[in-house]
Amino acid sequence: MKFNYPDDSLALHTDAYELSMMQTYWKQGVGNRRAVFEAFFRKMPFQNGYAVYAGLDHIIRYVKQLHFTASDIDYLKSTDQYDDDFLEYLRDFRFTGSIRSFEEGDLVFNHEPIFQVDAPIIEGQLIETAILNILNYQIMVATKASRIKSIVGDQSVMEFGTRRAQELDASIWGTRAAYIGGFNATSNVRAGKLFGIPISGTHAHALVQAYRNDYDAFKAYAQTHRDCVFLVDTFDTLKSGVPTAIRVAKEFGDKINFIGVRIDSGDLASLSKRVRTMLDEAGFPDVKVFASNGLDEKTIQNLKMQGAKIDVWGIGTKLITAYDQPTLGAVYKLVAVEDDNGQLVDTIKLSNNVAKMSTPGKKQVWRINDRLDGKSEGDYITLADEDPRKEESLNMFNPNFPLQQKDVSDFIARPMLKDIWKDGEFVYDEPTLDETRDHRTASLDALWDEYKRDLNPEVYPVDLSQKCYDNKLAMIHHIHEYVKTLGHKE
Ligand SMILES: Nc1ncnc2c1ncn2[C@@H]1O[C@H](COP(=O)(O)OP(=O)(O)OP(=O)(O)O)[C@@H](O)[C@H]1O
Ligand SMILES: O=P(O)(O)OC[C@H]1O[C@H](OP(=O)(O)OP(=O)(O)O)[C@H](O)[C@@H]1O
Ligand SMILES: O=C(O)c1cccnc1
Repeated sequence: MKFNYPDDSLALHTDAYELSMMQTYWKQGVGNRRAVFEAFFRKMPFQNGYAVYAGLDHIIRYVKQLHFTASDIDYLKSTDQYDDDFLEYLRDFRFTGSIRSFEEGDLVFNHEPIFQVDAPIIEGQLIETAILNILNYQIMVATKASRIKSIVGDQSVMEFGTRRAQELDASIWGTRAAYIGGFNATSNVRAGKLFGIPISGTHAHALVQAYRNDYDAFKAYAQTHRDCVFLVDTFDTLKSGVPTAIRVAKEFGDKINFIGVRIDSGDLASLSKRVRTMLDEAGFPDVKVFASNGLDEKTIQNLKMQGAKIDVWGIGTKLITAYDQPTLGAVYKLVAVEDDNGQLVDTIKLSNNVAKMSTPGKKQVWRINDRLDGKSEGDYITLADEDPRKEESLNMFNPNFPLQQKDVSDFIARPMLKDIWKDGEFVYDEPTLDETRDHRTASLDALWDEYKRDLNPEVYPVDLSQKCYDNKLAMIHHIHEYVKTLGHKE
């Protein structure tokens, strides 16, 4: 089936309401007014103590290419929902604003701004959907990967999820997010090509089925590859697969690197132990046992508890689909906008649910680390014009429970929202993917263990500065007073 139009831009990868609002701003002559939007999420994914930030690279690619093509305009015209003069404006649309973001591999927490757009409102509105689309997925996968990697430790863990992912793009960007989260390699060859992620793999049951028995299949593989990992569970792991792998390895001797055997079904604990013994007894103590089949951090931990002798883990479905939580729930909220007098004024979205109220004003997030041991004490959210580096000590308090507070001195405060675009100019010095992956490891090293445990972690402090908190309370009060003046009864 042919596309109705060429698929030649991502500008329409947005919700129709964004374009509708853009038309309103533009026709009302307020489209160029400055607006600040911030993205944040409300709940920690997988009830984890931290989340791993990923997605910035894709967002950068998206914003860099952002423009409306002739076919975009033709299509919008055909919907009869937009005025011709607005469509003419879109022809020259480019992003001219500023963007600040956490860096990939940083740890992020709920209720803090992780991405900030300070731009003409018409531009900031358009990009909301794609930004959330990217962040909501990649942060989930990077976090899930990091949970898995922390259980696996120094062992290797391979990403096998492409066939189960929600479509092509998800597997590519999910693979990259998994690598940032600490995975060692991927089976996705295109991800290897695009990002330089090491590719790795074994073979499928199809090979054994094609040759109709383990022996002919393993022999054929050994004749055509130097590095061999044989999949041993097609017919019978202990009675056929493993003895045959050993036989072929002995027959080929130095002609192959007998790297391992993979088990993909059955009781992985008891099978792996028996396979390990068979390999050792046959004189292959260095040959590794690979395992796959519906694994994630919970099954891996359980298998380790059972003493499973598994060296390399292959993870697909549960990682790439972020199986136990379908979305991060990140949102993108307007926190300040230019008024009729050209002043930037703070805005708030009230809600009956206190936890859902946004924090008004353009902000910065500071990671507060102890100067002596380097450990993170918490994150401190200030209004953008505050600088805690000038303070001797900080009073950090939980905005939901203001009596929960601590004074911190001898600290290092680092601004976490880094400049990516400044007034339309791309200013970010992008790290390599391996630097990003190392950055996650270093960020985790600075986190106390109580925030890292996979079950019931301590809640990491994400606090507001007094000024930020007072500003929020004043705005809530102001809106309540305004609503009262309207005089409507409930
Ligand atoms: N010892 C174990 N302890 C806990 N979970 C395990 C253990 N061994 C395997 N599992 C997990 O149990 C789940 C189901 O395994 P099961 O044996 O039912 O499937 P299977 O062998 O793949 O079945 P099939 O033959 O249909 O492929 C998988 O997620 C697997 O990782
Ligand atoms: O279980 P996951 O974590 O999703 O890991 C990926 C799965 O994909 C493959 O199975 P599949 O049945 O698709 O193909 P196969 O013939 O190679 O077994 C592989 O053998 C794993 O079982
Ligand atoms: O290489 C493998 O073993 C592999 C690749 C994709 C999915 N499952 C297994």
